[in-house]
Amino acid sequence: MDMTDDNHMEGMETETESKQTMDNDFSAILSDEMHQHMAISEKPSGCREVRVRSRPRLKSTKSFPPYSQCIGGLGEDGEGNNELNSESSNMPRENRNEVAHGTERKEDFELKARCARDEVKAKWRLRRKDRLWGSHEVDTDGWERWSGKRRVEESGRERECVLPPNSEWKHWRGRNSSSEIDGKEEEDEERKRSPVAEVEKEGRGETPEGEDEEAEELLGLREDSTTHEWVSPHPILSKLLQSSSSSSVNFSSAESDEVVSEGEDVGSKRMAFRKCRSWKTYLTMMHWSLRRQSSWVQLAGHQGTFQLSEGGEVLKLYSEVEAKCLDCLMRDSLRHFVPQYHGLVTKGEHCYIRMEDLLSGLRKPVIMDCKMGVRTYQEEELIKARTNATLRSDMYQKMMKIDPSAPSEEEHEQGGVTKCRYLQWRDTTSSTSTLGFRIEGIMMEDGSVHRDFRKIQTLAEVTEALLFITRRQLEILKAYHSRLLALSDALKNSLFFRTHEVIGSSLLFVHDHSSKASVWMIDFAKTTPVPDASQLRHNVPWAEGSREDGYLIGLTSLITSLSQAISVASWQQEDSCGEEKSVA
Ligand SMILES: Nc1ncnc2c1ncn2[C@@H]1O[C@H](COP(=O)(O)OP(=O)(O)OP(=O)(O)O)[C@@H](O)[C@H]1O
Ligand SMILES: O=P(O)(O)O[C@@H]1[C@H](O)[C@H](O)[C@@H](OP(=O)(O)O)[C@H](OP(=O)(O)O)[C@H]1O
Repeated sequence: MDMTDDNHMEGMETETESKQTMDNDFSAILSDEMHQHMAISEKPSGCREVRVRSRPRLKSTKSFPPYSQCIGGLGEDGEGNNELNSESSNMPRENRNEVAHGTERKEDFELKARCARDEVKAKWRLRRKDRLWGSHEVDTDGWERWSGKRRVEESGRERECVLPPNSEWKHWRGRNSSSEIDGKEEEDEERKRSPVAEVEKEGRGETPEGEDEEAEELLGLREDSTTHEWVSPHPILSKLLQSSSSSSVNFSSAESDEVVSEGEDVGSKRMAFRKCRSWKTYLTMMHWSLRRQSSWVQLAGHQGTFQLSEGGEVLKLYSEVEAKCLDCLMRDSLRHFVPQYHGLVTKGEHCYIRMEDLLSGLRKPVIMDCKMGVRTYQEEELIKARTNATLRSDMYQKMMKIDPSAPSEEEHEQGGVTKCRYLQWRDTTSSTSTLGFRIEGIMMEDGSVHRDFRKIQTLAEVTEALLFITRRQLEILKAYHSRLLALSDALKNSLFFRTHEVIGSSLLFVHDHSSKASVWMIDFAKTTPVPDASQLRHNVPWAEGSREDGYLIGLTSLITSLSQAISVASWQQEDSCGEEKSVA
């Protein structure tokens, strides 16, 4: 489908789209705009080495805000410390002062009572956080993984793949047995908390122990809160209060992005709260739903091929090639780097591959899709183009929109190009053929999607993109770097990798404001086994017939670029520390 837009031919393109989510009845709201392109800047490409301790200089591009504008984003808004909503940041300044000074004037017994209350509150908060967003644990080797749904058993071999023990970088791993017990308890609790269970309870007039307190806390109605602050209710809860008579509630993540008016006072919220006839039912439904809330979004790829399953997994339209790969990968050393494969499922007329949602557990995630390899066409496609060329007018149109001078005279006359010709042209006009990967798309935490990175051709520009998406947060950059090094190790040990030509596969970078960061291998629809007993090296340029894909060339470029970004971010941090000291 050709969706290119002339407006995108100039400067930075930012599509501010709502995050596309899917609700429980599987109705997908997918992006209407895919693969939009810009004019190509004919810049020389190449990698730039970073000298240790020297400050890397990056070529400035129009694609991303200058460094100064990138400072502060996530790192300074305090979101990292928040739970359901920006509780502390929403707290009025006077109230914060009150907390600081008021407690000093309390009598001893009041302080003791407060301490006890605080302890109870803290426990509630912890439990609530666990229930809503899932907890993660730190592995003995310092690695973490989403606690989501994955259960991974670690073998000694796999542990070899991880980085040095003192690595502070994070990666999510499956729960171990102890946390699986937690998970079971959680499931029981969840079952109890399902709307059905709750309605039944209500009918019997039961009140779950502690729920009143938790409910009020969630709704921001408790005045004896630890910090004496006005806690804004979660946006969805706020919405619920406003429509308490409504019998159905739409729990889309778009709603969760709504901002609660700070002007609302406690009194009016209390009133609204009282109006809510069966608030407990709604609240429990909310809890239940929030646990299933997903930030899932399709950043790149074909439209209409994805759905979310009831269980929160991602369903991708069946492809025999991809299903075989995923199945094989579940038994390979790469299995920690690919979404968990849950087999096939049929929905209506279509069959789907069911796999782990890699965004599960992330809140307002930042996502980057990098298509790996020095080429995105298979050798078969090349042969097919020569022998049985089908002309694609849609691809000719895409080409024309980006660069009217790109098609040859003959192609102009035909009004079409072969797919292979188009893909080759895409590869050479992006960083694919030079750096061994290209950025297909980025989604920022506010839901804005940037899909045009065609003009990114140099490593310095990639570094700038990395600094942009991570808001220069060292922790995230290091986590990505660490994860890629581990992936590099795993690839070396992978039989699957040695024996497969990996074409058009992506690395999906994901992180959120809590500094959870990971990178995953996705899309194996064009990954095929090499014939006979031959093996690929993946780190050499492609020559026809060799079937080499240059995957490792791309990985090395990305690792180098991340090192560069880390140097820049460190430098900047040192600079700002120095400035602070000199001001003081
Ligand atoms: N397991 C997953 N969890 C979360 N998001 C995913 C997952 N798989 C895919 N996605 C999302 O869907 C997008 C497209 O995925 P994918 O590359 O597999 O699709 P595709 O249609 O095969 O793409 P292409 O056109 O490049 O072949 C990704 O960029 C990512 O945003
Ligand atoms: O990103 P663009 O410029 O829009 O181009 C698409 C992209 O290269 C996809 O990878 C490719 O699908 P495959 O990976 O499956 O080959 C698709 O071919 P298609 O139109 O034949 O699906 C192209 O149209």
